[in-house]
Amino acid sequence: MSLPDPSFLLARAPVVPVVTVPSVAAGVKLARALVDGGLPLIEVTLRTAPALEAIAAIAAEVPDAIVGAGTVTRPELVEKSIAAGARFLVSPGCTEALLEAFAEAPVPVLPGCATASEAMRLHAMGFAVLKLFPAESVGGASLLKSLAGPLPDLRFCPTGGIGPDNVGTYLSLPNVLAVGGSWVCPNEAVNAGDWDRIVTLSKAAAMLPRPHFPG
Ligand SMILES: O=C(O)C(=O)C[C@H](O)[C@H](O)COP(=O)(O)O
Repeated sequence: MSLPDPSFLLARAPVVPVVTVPSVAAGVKLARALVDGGLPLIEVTLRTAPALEAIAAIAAEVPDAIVGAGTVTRPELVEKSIAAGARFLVSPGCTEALLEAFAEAPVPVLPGCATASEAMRLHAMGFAVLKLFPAESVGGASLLKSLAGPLPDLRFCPTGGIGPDNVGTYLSLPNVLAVGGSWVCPNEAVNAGDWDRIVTLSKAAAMLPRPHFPG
């Protein structure tokens, strides 16, 4: 049986904002700003206490958002995230137990990898769209170019160290569907409630071209 395909989700926007929510209320306002700016996919990292509740609130109150869970590092978080309303799951890396849970998940998953071996193993399990993390630290666009030859069927959502200065290079690569990043929702803007700034940053990100995007 094939696994749910994340490509359809990633088709919706070139950038997946990686957000860390200080509160449920801020998470909802942040989601509204990102959607208003044209970025409907939102990865809420499970790094803060209100994250799961924020996912539920965004799912209920921001109908145009497609909210997912990030920092899914343990198998029990798969079920909890989906129960909260997450429509996709993202991990920075993988363990055996996490992969077993991902393989059963009814929503698209972007499992994290950092090397050719990890990518090959994930592909053998049926995952064809992977998060490359931490993208800039493990070789960035140069690594992705090198992987395209021997691993032509894999597609990536690189994340980690991507910002306005290098995002264009990533999005120009044929094996990159979209990128993840926190630069569109800086902590200082979230903490200051500067939603206008987040709308502005999102608009710029939403307009980035993806020259090789399929269809
Ligand atoms: O929390 C996770 O699951 C992660 O994998 C980490 C995030 O993807 C990065 O923190 C985003 O990277 P920056 O855009 O450089 O801030």
